[in-house]
Amino acid sequence: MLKVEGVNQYYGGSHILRGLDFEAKAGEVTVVLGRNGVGKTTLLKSLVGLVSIKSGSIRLDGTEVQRLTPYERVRRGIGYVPQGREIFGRLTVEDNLRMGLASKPGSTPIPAELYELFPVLKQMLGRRGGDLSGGQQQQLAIARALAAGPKLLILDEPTEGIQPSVIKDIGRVIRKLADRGDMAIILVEQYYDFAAELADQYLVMERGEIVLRGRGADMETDGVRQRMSI
Ligand SMILES: Nc1ncnc2c1ncn2[C@@H]1O[C@H](COP(=O)(O)OP(=O)(O)OP(=O)(O)O)[C@@H](O)[C@H]1O
Repeated sequence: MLKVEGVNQYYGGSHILRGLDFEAKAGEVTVVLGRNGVGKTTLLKSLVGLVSIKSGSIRLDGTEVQRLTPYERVRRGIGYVPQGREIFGRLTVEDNLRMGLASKPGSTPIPAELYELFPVLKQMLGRRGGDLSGGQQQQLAIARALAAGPKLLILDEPTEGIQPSVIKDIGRVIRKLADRGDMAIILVEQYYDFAAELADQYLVMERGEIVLRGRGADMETDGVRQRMSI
């Protein structure tokens, strides 16, 4: 599904991403872990096209996308849930969901499946995004990213500032989407237990490099928890 090879990225003279290589497969959750400032968000922004990379390739189903605009990448099947959610506070829930359809023809309806995944949104269609709780906004941000039917879903710290019951709901949705088998999911997460429960594959980053990787089931024995707590 997604293949990243030799990716280097700079902010000015600072070398942030250093030769990253990994694959994210359909039907799997790939969890990216690492402390603050190691480059996790920069990696996700590079995949989406919000920052440009200096070298390397990003392939989606075999096609290079690293030179495409974010809009083009969304059209080719990348869905992005940014850190901090970035929902439109003055727009209604329904209009926020419609924004997720911006890459589709004008008459494309909001998929009913989104309300099955997040029933709370159906009750709140007419509310303004800014009036929702943090957890509801996070669910809205995920639903908005799903509206266009992505084959790669990218989530940046979806549990940040969210209450435990909603974290559980979000975890269930992520698992369900992965288990359908046609979508690859990349999840950046600082909350170890949430990450470990969902990970099929994990990558640990330090200073812009992947320093440890493996199967999700091996995270504990590989010592990932200790590495994150130091
Ligand atoms: N727009 C920018 N311009 C210059 N430097 C930046 C910019 N954005 C991030 N950085 C720097 O790049 C490095 C990686 O930041 P990034 O946000 O990708 O880390 P992160 O692992 O996602 O951290 P966090 O968990 O805090 O979001 C940090 O040193 C950060 O200060």
